[in-house]
Amino acid sequence: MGTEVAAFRGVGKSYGRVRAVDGLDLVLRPGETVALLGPNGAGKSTSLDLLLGLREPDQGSVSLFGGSPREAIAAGRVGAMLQSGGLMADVKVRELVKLACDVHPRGRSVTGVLTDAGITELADRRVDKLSGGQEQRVRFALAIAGANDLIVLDEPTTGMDVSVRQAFWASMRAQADAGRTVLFATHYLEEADSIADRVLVLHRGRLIADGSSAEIKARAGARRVAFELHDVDLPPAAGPIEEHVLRTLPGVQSLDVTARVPGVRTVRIRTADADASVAGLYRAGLYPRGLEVTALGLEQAFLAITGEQDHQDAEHQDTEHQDAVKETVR
Ligand SMILES: Nc1ncnc2c1ncn2[C@@H]1O[C@H](COP(=O)(O)OP(=O)(O)OP(=O)(O)O)[C@@H](O)[C@H]1O
Repeated sequence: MGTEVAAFRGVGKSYGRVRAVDGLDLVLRPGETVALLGPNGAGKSTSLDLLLGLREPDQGSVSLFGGSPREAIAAGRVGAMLQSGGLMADVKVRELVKLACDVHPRGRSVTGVLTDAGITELADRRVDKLSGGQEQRVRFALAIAGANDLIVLDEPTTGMDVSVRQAFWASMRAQADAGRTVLFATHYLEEADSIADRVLVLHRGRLIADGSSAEIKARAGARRVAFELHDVDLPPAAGPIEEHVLRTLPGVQSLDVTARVPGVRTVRIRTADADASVAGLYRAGLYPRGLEVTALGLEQAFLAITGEQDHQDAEHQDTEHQDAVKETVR
C-alpha cells in the first residue's frame, strides 16, 4: 500500500434518495496531477468530501496514505481548497497565511507560501476587501501552507480571470513538480487537458472514464470530418438521397449539414472510423472539397462519453420498465 496516496474501494454515498457516489473504485498514486470532471451533480464535491473525511461513506472505504483521512489530515499530509466556507474577515492576508502555517503540523515559511501562491503583493490587504479571484488565490495559499503530500482543489479557478488563472496554474504546477499529488475538480475542460496527466470522468456518481487526456479522447473514438459539397460537382439526382448517403457512411455517429452560400453545403460528420467514412464518400461518387479530419477535443470527447452513458442508462431503464410491465402482466 506504500505507493497509494488515496484509495476508494467500493464507495457509495447517498443523500436520502439521491445516490451521489455509486460504487467508486479508484487509486491515486504519488506525483500524479489528476483532474476530476463530470456534469453538475455528478458527485465530484461529494467524492472530495469523502476523501477528506468530511463525510463518511455508506458503503466501502476511503483511505489516505494507507490510513484514515482524519489521520492523514492530522499528520499534515493533505491540503485542501474547497468551494464552501468563508475566509476569516478582520485580518490581513499575511496574518491569515501565518496562522495557517503556524497551525499546520508541517508548516512552511509565510514568505515562501505567499510567493508560491503569487500573492506577495496582496499580503497587506484585508481579506474581506479582496476580489473573488484574489480570494481564490488566498484559499490556494492556505492549501499549500504546509508541506502537504496531497493537494485537493474543488473548482479552484472559479471567479478567476484568464491571466490570474494562468498564473494560478503555474503555481499549482510548481507544487506538482515538487512531487506533490494534486487532485482537482473542474468544469474547465481545457484546464484538465493541459494540466492533468490523468483525467477521471464521473457521471451520476460512477467513474465512467479514467486515463490520460489523449486516452479519453481516443476512448471517445470519434473524429470530426468536415468538407464542402458544391452542387456543381454533384450528379443531378443528388439531394435528400445524398443526405441519406452521408448518414449511412461507415462509422458515422452524427451529421450536420449547413447551406450558408447558395450551391455550397458545409458538412460536418462525427465518425468512429474517419478512414472508412472518407473512403465511403468517394465510393458514393461524392466530391468533398476542403476535406479536414481532426481529433475531437477533450470537451467533445467528454460530451460524447457522458452522452453515450446517458443513452445506455436510458436504455437500461427502458428494459427495466418493460421487465416490470411483463412481471405485472404475468
Ligand atoms: N448536502 C446535500 N444534501 C442533499 N443532496 C446533496 C447534498 N450535497 C450534494 N447533494 C446531491 O448529490 C449529488 C452530487 O452532488 P455533488 O455536489 O457531489 O456533485 P458535483 O459533481 O460536485 O456537482 P457540481 O459540478 O454542480 O458542483 C447531486 O444530485 C446533489 O444535488
